[in-house]
Amino acid sequence: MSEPESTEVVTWRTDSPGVVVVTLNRAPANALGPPILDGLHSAFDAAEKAGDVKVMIVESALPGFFAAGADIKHLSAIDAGTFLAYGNRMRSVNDRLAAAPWISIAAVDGAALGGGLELAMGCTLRVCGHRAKFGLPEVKLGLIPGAGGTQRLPQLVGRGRALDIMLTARQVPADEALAIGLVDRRTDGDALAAALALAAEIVPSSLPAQLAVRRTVDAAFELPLAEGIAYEAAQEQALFTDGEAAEGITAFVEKRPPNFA
Ligand SMILES: CCCCCCCCCCCCC[C@H](O)CC(=O)SCCNC(=O)CCNC(=O)[C@H](O)C(C)(C)COP(=O)(O)OP(=O)(O)OC[C@H]1O[C@@H](n2cnc3c(N)ncnc32)[C@H](O)[C@@H]1OP(=O)(O)O
Repeated sequence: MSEPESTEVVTWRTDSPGVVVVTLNRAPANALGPPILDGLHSAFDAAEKAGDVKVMIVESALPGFFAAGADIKHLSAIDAGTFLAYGNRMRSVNDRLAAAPWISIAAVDGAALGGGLELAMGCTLRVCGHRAKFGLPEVKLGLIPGAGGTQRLPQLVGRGRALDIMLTARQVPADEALAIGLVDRRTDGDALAAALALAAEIVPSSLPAQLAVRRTVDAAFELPLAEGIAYEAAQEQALFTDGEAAEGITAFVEKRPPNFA
């Protein structure tokens, strides 16, 4: 992914070896209609084709907005079949991010509401600036967070806080988002810069091992404890026999940085 590439409202570029920045730019609020959904899938296709992406950062070019959710203006003009089709498209974006063969970071400097927060929660990690605000206000529209929000928010902040946020449709400011675990890093500066700094902490380690960590953490929410520990053990064994552990262990003994793929 060396040269900047783009669709109508989503661009992507390689910032540094292994680090890709995907930028949303659909005025006025990055409403998640078909142009952005299709653009995100195109960016994922390009990253998979490149085969060298270790961290993908998703950010916004629009001041004050990360993404304001599904395109409400379109919602009033579509039938149930179209609603389902585009809901599936939105869910597929978040599910693809959550299982992608790279670590993803949402860099949020503005409003991440509804589907916008669901997009950020599809990412592995979240970084925000002090102006960021988060929420799942769908009940104000007579809807529910339908792109993974009711499933992923409780995993991040717990059942009670998730219900508080969704039932009140309130906005969560940056400081509270950090305090409750909705975001992983908060900065007084630029969210993208903070996300790039986090990416620089991630890139030197083994991506296969990091993806295995993400899989086993996700399994902890799906499996009984004993089965989860067995799954973790199987992941560990596979990394030891077929992964990059030999290089990591040898590098430590030889007192040099590991040279992972
Ligand atoms: C065929 C196409 C189909 C596309 C639809 C697909 C539907 C699939 C649904 C199934 C899956 C569900 C997924 C998800 O859970 C559902 C949702 O996300 S519902 C939406 C939730 N989001 C919101 O409710 C936020 C709405 N926005 C706001 O509350 C405010 O705009 C704000 C973000 C708090 C900012 O407020 P202000 O600073 O005052 O700015 P404005 O309100 O004036 O907004 C500026 C400008 O942007 C437009 N805009 C804002 N949000 C949206 C939006 N979500 N969709 C469309 N347009 C939006 C706003 O209208 C203003 O535009 P202008 O009037 O200036 O033209």
